[in-house]
Amino acid sequence: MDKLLIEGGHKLNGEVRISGAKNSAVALLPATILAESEVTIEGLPNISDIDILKELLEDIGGEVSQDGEDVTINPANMVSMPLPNGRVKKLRASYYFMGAMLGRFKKAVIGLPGGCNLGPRPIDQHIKGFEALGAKVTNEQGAIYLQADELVGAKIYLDVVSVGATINIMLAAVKAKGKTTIENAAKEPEIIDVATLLNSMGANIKGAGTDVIRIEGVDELNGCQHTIIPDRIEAGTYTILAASKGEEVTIDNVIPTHLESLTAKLREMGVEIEESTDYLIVRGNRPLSNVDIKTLVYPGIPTDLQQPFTSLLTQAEGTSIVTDTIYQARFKHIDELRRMNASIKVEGNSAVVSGQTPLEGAKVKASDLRAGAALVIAGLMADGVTEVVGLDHIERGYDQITEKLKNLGAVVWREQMSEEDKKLFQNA
Ligand SMILES: CC(=O)N[C@H]1[C@@H](OP(=O)(O)OP(=O)(O)OC[C@H]2O[C@@H](n3ccc(=O)[nH]c3=O)[C@H](O)[C@@H]2O)O[C@H](CO)[C@@H](O)[C@@H]1O
Ligand SMILES: C=C(OP(=O)(O)O)C(=O)O
Repeated sequence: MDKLLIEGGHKLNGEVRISGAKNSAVALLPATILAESEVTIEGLPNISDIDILKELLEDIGGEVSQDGEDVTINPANMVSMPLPNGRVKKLRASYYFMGAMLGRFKKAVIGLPGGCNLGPRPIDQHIKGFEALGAKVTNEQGAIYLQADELVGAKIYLDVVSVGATINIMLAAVKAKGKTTIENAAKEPEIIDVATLLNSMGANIKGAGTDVIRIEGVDELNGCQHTIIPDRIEAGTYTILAASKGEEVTIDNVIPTHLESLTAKLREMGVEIEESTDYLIVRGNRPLSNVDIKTLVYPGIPTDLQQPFTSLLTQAEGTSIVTDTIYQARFKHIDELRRMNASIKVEGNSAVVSGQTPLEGAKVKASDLRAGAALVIAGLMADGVTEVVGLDHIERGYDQITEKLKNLGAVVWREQMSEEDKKLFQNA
């Protein structure tokens, strides 16, 4: 297993190309289960979550072929194979096999999902939706058993605005009999992307991207070609990174409106950002004012950018307060930032960040994907060398991060973990 080493203090310049969106990709791949013939998805990111999902599709009989960033799935011979353990535990999005397999086969057995440990991550709203459509759902020894004689459209009000539940219910409902309405639906761009793929396959979904989604069930879905949207969280991470050490960094292949909550906050801090149709130019590396941020459902500041943003705030003037309203305990990066000399106090679901604290290189652990991104940003701003272990978390969601950083002028490299590193990794 490798660790990532970062020599801090170097200015960043140049261009970084953003990959396809992880949180779309991880739903688009399971969605192909619902088609009768080949689906090609163009522009997939090269990340470990995608590798695992391709293997899961093969486990149930799918034929998967790859040509660079494009993946073609032939779902014709898929069967409803139980997936109680193993790979499904390695990522969050394996829960989409529940909706997609229920939609196609009317039955599924799927282990409870893994993914980043951000505190409790229940799936009660997914189950509420499946049950409303007529499925019987039981939890037996950590696996969810779903079974329906037939799926019939229903009106489903989500008690919590959930990305996963919204997409999962769409997947289960597209072939159900009659009309389904999802009220209080999540509005994230990834939901529109999944609805676009399903509609290209022949589904009838209206309202994706608003809080009421209407689905008219169809009998059959067919193959198609679909190009994925760019990853707004990867783009946001590089935008924050450019704000910290970038003289002039172009973030290419973005949809600027997807990043508005972030760019508005960065401008408030004094970062210069120029926007075009599909790229941003960020001029950072200058005095930053303190700001308070609060994560919210889309179009608010995404929780997935809270951790990277916190690193940046250690260098702003004065004190900033970061509140996470989505995952109230998403603060595992804070102890690691403290090892690097940051001064941050956690109070309930807020972190109080003291600014202008010089960071020092240290050996730190990425406990989850975005904690990893936060530590990389801190490492770029720190004096000396920072060693980040737990690279496997980072590789769940950042395509070729070492190469992309090097292209911007960062001094980063990978080394094999020593026995001491492995102990730190296990004990932390
Ligand atoms: C693979 C994927 O797309 N992951 C994203 C997705 O995760 P995920 O889909 O798991 O997150 P949700 O939008 O479902 O969760 C939002 C909130 O609702 C709660 N909740 C959710 C479902 C449920 O049945 N019951 C319930 O109480 C969660 O605990 C959380 O507090 O959206 C999160 C919020 O934008 C992001 O951080 C993740 O990167
Ligand atoms: C929390 C995240 O991912 P997942 O839901 O896949 O664990 C994330 O992408 O920040």
